[in-house]
Amino acid sequence: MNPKIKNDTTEVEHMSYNAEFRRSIDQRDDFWRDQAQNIDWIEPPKTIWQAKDNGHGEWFPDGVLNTSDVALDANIRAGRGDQTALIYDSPVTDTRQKFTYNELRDEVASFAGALRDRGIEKGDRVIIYMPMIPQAAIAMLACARLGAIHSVVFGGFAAHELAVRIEDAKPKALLTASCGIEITKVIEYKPLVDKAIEQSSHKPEFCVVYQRPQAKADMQDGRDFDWNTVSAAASPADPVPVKANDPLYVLYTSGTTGKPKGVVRDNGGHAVALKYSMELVYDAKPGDVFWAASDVGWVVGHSYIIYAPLFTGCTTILYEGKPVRTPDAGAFWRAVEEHKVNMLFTAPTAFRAVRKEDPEADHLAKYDVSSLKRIFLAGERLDPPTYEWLKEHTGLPVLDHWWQTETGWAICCNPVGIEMMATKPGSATVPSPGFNVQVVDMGGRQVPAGEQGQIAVKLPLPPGCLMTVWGDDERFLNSYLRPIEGFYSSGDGGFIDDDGYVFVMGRTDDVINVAGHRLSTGEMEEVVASHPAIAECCVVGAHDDMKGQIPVGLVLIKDGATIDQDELEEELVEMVREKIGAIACFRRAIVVERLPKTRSGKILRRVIRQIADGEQYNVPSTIDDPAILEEISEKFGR
Ligand SMILES: CCC(=O)SCCNC(=O)CCNC(=O)[C@H](O)C(C)(C)COP(=O)(O)OP(=O)(O)OC[C@H]1O[C@@H](n2cnc3c(N)ncnc32)[C@H](O)[C@@H]1OP(=O)(O)O
Repeated sequence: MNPKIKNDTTEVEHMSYNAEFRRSIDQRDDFWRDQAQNIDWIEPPKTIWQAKDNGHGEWFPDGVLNTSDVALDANIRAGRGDQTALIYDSPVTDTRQKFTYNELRDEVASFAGALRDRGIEKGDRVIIYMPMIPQAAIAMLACARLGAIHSVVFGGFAAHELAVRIEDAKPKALLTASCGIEITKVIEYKPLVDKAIEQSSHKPEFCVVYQRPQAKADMQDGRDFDWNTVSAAASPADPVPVKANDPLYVLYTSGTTGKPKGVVRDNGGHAVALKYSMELVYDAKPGDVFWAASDVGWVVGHSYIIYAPLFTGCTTILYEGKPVRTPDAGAFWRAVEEHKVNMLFTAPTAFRAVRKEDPEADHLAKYDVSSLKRIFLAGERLDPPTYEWLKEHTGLPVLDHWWQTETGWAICCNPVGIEMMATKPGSATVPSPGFNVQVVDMGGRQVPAGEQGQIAVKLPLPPGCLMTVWGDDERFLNSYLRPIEGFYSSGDGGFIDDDGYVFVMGRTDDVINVAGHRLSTGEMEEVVASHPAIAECCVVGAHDDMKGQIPVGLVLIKDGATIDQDELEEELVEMVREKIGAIACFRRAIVVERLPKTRSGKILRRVIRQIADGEQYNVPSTIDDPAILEEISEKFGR
């Protein structure tokens, strides 16, 4: 690896990035011991890394800390008690609310007391199914304060998805709100919670419901408690000491099958890595206003709305709105001006929506966004037109970075905290220190620069990455460590160029990315296949200018089934919406006579995807009957 900066006239070696990166790999323990000194431990770790016999291992295994203490109390001890910790900005309810570090700590301690009074203790799981309101942050931090393991479920998921997660995580409690607000639509959460609990064989002992004025939730006597009542009656809870490798949270992410994978994150490695990432990736300092415009239901929300900005003593923003239509395409710029945001982080799809509605960036000109230093993008591929548009209109550095729910922080970034490197459109720049990224073939052999392969990280992974899959170590090994021996297999493909820049080209499995949401086509196929008229089906991700990808279903109707094709499509769309949620954006099901398969019966999804996108394709030599490809092309109107 030898990254170099290139600009119009010079070519400069990046010695300090190189030095930092090399030290993180060659003197791993010393490197992370130094980083560990930047957080408040109850008992600092003596051991930095302890290998397990599966190639994975544990960070700081004998360290003791409390994550809510690092996020809140440590800032108060450092004299930041009166600084704003969290700003709630809700254009959909026309509300702004600010919490200082003192106020947020008090709210968290009281709510933790209420949970403790109902029996929640270290190691218990608590599901949080909430919209973007301060209580979501308070709930997460309250769990962390007690050493309980939170599992946040994105509010856009349907009851069935919530039920699957309840079944797997077996929570003692479920925390929710009466409703969420999608622009002008009020989405009642409580009926979804009731339905999910009914569907799951595991029943949480109790629920706590935050009642919002837009909808009043019906409460079940003895099981459901009102948030404000229990919080007001509780005495504040102190942070409970936990071991660094005790789990902080489980966050479910889509895999190739219908069952999501519960990514388990530790307490110690997470705090150390996220604190480091705020310097390295975002160059954020205490007092900076940091805005990750995402949702607490995703890893971006966990890492960069809640934990990392608070670990660093920043002011974080919790935004209950959209980039457009709340009320217009100036929504982000309005919030930047109002809160003097210094760093803005969102998914490219958000700016594609802004650009579509405001191509000349007229809204931007109405606001003073001079506080903004940099814009960060992640969650899906940053398409060059969006990158160019943002750069041209804002004049700011626009920095792509690549990471995953599994890693919790950037695998590749432009390390602005060390030195700003030249950007290359389409590249997430270089590996973050700690991530020994290589592009390899399935045998783990490195491929030459510029050649595409599997993007893998040589073990061990740095702190902050997943410990395992909740309750399923075998699945963890099969999904991540066994596919390429000695490496973490990312599931993404791409290449590294001669300058050491990493280009991520997309998934190598059946996971798709719809508006920055990682979704499983396998899961959608399970739903579609459960329709009584369907004999066989296949769902692929087709290119979409706005959302990056959208799912498209190809379906075969059972012999003898009589159903109108439009009616069938409507029913399938409704089924996916009902089972997975509106965010799946499944809107198209095409009836076909047969599916293209290999002679051994494997559906040729890659070719279907290429046909859907209007790309050139090669007829695979293993295809059973090449004529099927013509039929499929006709269906797509190609
Ligand atoms: C680096 C590691 C990672 O990748 S972490 C993941 C990072 N990803 C993100 O942060 C997600 C970025 N995307 C977004 O924020 C949104 O998609 C943006 C760009 C704001 C667009 O939002 P929207 O216009 O609602 O489109 P959408 O495709 O998200 O939604 C489709 C339908 O789902 C609904 N929906 C969405 N969120 C919720 C929610 N919390 N509760 C209930 N419903 C929700 C939307 O209303 C929409 O419904 P409908 O189809 O219009 O009826």
